[in-house]
Amino acid sequence: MASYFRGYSPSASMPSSTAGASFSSIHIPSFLDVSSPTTTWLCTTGAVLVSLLVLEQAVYRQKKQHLPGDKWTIPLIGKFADSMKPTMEGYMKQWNSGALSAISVFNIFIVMASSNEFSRKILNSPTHAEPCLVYSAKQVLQPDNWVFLTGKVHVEYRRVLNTLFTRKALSLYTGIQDAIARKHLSQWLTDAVSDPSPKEIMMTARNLNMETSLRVFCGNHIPDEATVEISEKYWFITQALELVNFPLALPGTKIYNAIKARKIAHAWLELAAKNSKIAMAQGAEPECMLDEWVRLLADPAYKGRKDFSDREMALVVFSFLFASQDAMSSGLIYGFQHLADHPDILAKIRDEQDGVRAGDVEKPMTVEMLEQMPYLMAFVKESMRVKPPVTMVPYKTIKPFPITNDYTVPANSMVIPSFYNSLHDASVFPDPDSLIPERWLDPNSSANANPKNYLVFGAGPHRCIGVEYAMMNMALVLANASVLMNWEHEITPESDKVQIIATLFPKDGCRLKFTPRHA
Ligand code: HEM
Repeated sequence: MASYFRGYSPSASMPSSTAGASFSSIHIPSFLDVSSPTTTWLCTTGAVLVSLLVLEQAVYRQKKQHLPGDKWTIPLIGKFADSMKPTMEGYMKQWNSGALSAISVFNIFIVMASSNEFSRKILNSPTHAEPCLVYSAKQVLQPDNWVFLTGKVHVEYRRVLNTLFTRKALSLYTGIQDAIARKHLSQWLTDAVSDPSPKEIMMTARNLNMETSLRVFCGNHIPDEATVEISEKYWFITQALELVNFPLALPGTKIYNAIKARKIAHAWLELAAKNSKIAMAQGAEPECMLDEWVRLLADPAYKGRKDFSDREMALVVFSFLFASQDAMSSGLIYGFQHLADHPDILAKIRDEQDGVRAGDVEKPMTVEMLEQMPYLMAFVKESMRVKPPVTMVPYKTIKPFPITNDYTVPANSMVIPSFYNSLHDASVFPDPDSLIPERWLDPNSSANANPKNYLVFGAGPHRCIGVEYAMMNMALVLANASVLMNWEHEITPESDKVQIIATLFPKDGCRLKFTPRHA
């Protein structure tokens, strides 16, 4: 063995060009020279990197323990690729892998809860977990937005905002909602005359929702150009709502574009708050949500805070836009699709409309009229059960959260209550994938006996503040559409597939052909 090496010793015969040269004179690239500072640096860096990668795996496995989920996480990025292009099939696989399961994205440890018990436990444990929304939300909503408040401060702030959704306030909004819905539906019909082929309603329904929201919230305190501009730019915000996004707001990134869009919207909303205060100070009657809020603040009987700056009001209104635009659009688009695919249900809705409106299809909708439409409301509820706009809400643990006897979610993890399995639980909703509004009309049905399963609007201290308004708006638009127009669904191979853009949408954008009902 020794002789073998000896044959390759530096003193062995060398090609003539190097023979006789000393070993030290042979050029060795610095990165191979163990004595060079570069090599030392490279070795150290390599060792540190390897240690970090090993540590990353060890930490992941230590946090995950026995939960279902990958045994190893992809270094640094984890399941980032999956979170960029989420699919229903992927989520279902995850939800069905266990009532609790683990993943990691960019070293954020995530526990997904898919059962009703665990999802509700997370939503109702404010001392252990609080909403964190998606990663980009803080940058888009701004860190001092009220939606990031927690605990007692959140409860108190929300108490003031609840007054914007009372029955009296909702009655003020229905007139605006009705007028805007009719304006848009009429435009849809006009557009269908010039081109009668089926069209995706993805963007047209979003525009309807956006103008409705802006006019309900801001009335005429912003010009028409503002509603158009906000509507157009808002798509950038929707696109930035991925579960985990590229963290830096560098030019060209989705978050950068979303922040730019928010700045435009925020400037208009601040102007609306200012104009509302001026109008109300001049003795105008409340015509929108901001007016109602300003009136309330000036009421001598009011016991809450009175110092809401224009900026703070704009932040609140923006939070409502942020929370409602995608969810309402998803709910409405599936509402149209479900009715087109179930003419029997649409016929029952029309019968109910005829009864309440006494044949007058031009009669503006009121809260009282909506209260006389139980079948329509049951349909809206059922449509969102079958295709819940929001399938999950990210929360984060603020301290170790002993969610079961044998598993504690570590502090600073994401915990994601998911709603889909609760809403499709066959023991509560027999034939769970079928659209059956009647299940909500029988007071003794298992659906009505288990309200805890209806998680479409979440649960606990952060349950959707706009639930009644949202239900009412969807019902109002569909009621008006049902009496004013017919629509046919062009069914494509993608119609029943779901795409996730923050909320759920039919993958083909829902292609409908509209014609007037009473031509
Ligand atoms: C179909 C429409 C809607 C759906 C499906 C929906 C669903 C949800 C869900 C699942 C949550 C999270 C609840 C939780 O963490 O437990 C939520 C929160 C919220 N929603 Fe909605 N929402 C809708 C419409 C609206 C509308 C129209 C508004 C306002 C006008 C609104 C305002 C909010 C706000 C402000 C929160 C946060 C509440 C808090 O943290 O206290 N949402 N919504």
